[in-house]
Amino acid sequence: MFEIQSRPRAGGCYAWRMTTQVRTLRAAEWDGWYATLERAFGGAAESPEERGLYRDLTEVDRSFGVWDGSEVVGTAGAFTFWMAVPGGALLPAAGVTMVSVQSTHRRRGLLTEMMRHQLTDVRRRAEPLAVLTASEPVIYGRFGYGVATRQAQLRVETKRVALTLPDGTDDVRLRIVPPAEAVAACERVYARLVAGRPGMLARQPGWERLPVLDPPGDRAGTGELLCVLAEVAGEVRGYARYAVKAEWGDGGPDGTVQLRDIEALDPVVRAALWRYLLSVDLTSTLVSHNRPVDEPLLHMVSDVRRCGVRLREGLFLRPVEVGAALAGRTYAAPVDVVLDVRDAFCPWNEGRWRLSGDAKGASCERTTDRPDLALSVRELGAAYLGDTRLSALAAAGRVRELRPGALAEASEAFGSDVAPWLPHGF
Ligand SMILES: CC(=O)SCCNC(=O)CCNC(=O)[C@H](O)C(C)(C)COP(=O)(O)OP(=O)(O)OC[C@H]1O[C@@H](n2cnc3c(N)ncnc32)[C@H](O)[C@@H]1OP(=O)(O)O
Repeated sequence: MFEIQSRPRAGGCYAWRMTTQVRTLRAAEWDGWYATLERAFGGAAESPEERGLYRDLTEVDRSFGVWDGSEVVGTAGAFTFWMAVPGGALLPAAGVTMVSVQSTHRRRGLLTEMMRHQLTDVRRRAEPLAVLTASEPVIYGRFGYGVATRQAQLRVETKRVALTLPDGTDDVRLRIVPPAEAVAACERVYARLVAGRPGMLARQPGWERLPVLDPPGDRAGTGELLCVLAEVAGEVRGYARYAVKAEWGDGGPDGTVQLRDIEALDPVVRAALWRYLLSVDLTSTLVSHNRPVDEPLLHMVSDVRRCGVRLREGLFLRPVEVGAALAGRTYAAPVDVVLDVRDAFCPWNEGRWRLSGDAKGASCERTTDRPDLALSVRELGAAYLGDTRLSALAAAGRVRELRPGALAEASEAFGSDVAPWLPHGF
């Protein structure tokens, strides 16, 4: 527990001095604490089902708040995750979440204090990474978070694309099953995919409820969630979960398939699922808010312009312990560079690190050798999973090459053949 004495900085709206206290949440305080969070997001109460899920998933000992007297005016928490990194290892990662500051207390430094408190705790827990998805991208760069994954949003005009299908697509059997009954089968497929895609999270107990959450009050005119299982020789090898919004235009049926998720263990199963989703009767559009940027569908369609692809940032990542984070992944090409890292917010990371590694493993140790590249921890976070290239950051002036050749070497080594991706929010 600690106290913050604060008054508004230039441009602040409120004149009083305040003494606030940051401390760990007590389980009995959850309702009031969560209501503060909901208010900061506009006050629309979540459905009882969603609220109940997040109540169950809250790790109380990792959740904390800022109290001004008896009033909660700030919230933040973290989930204990294991995240796939390049090479297939799963590293401990703090999933930062539920961040808010009440509007009466905004822009007085409370978020900054909560972030400091949290990153100190993450370090104490020996988690090398902190990750989050942001309500606004502008918030977290100052705390050392970089954009580590992107996600593709699709709006496919399903009547205007044809698919090229691999041999064997017709051998896949599709079955519609109530989503709740199919959870175990879907989770077995999901678990087999995690290590192969950086950014995916090994499912922790309780999180399997999230992809099948379907509160009737949140459907907004859409039908119930459906699950289609894809089987080959009796084995479930893929699935898709979606709902249909039936709509009628002047020209007839004009419904939309709202895709929640699709996962497959091989191309044939994937093709069968996509063919199914793109040909649901009485629909002409398929919408997905979150697909990887290397989504195979984009290589199966006859006309990619009809897929309405838009990109946005996905996961933000911050190396909390630079040495452990960089040593915890493998590298696409041999690399031996000295990184001069700036990290004003977590000064224990500041300084020079020698990173040596290849596709088999890596080490990252303190050094006094001459630096080859200079960058801040935010750029390291952006490049860490292999999506953002160090060379692109250098072109933007955010990475400086101090030894000729070091940038190309490190940029190639940090890359990932599979696009890093976070399939769901948290
Ligand atoms: C992982 C998640 O949970 S994401 C969810 C984040 N929460 C929300 O979006 C809910 C609505 N917003 C809020 O609750 C608050 O505005 C917060 C949490 C975003 C910011 O809290 P504050 O206590 O006002 O932030 P704080 O005073 O510490 O600001 C630190 C710096 O960040 C800047 N900043 C903070 N939020 C924003 C923002 N939304 N846009 C632009 N700049 C911002 C401040 O101006 C300040 O800059 P300075 O150091 O140059 O003066």
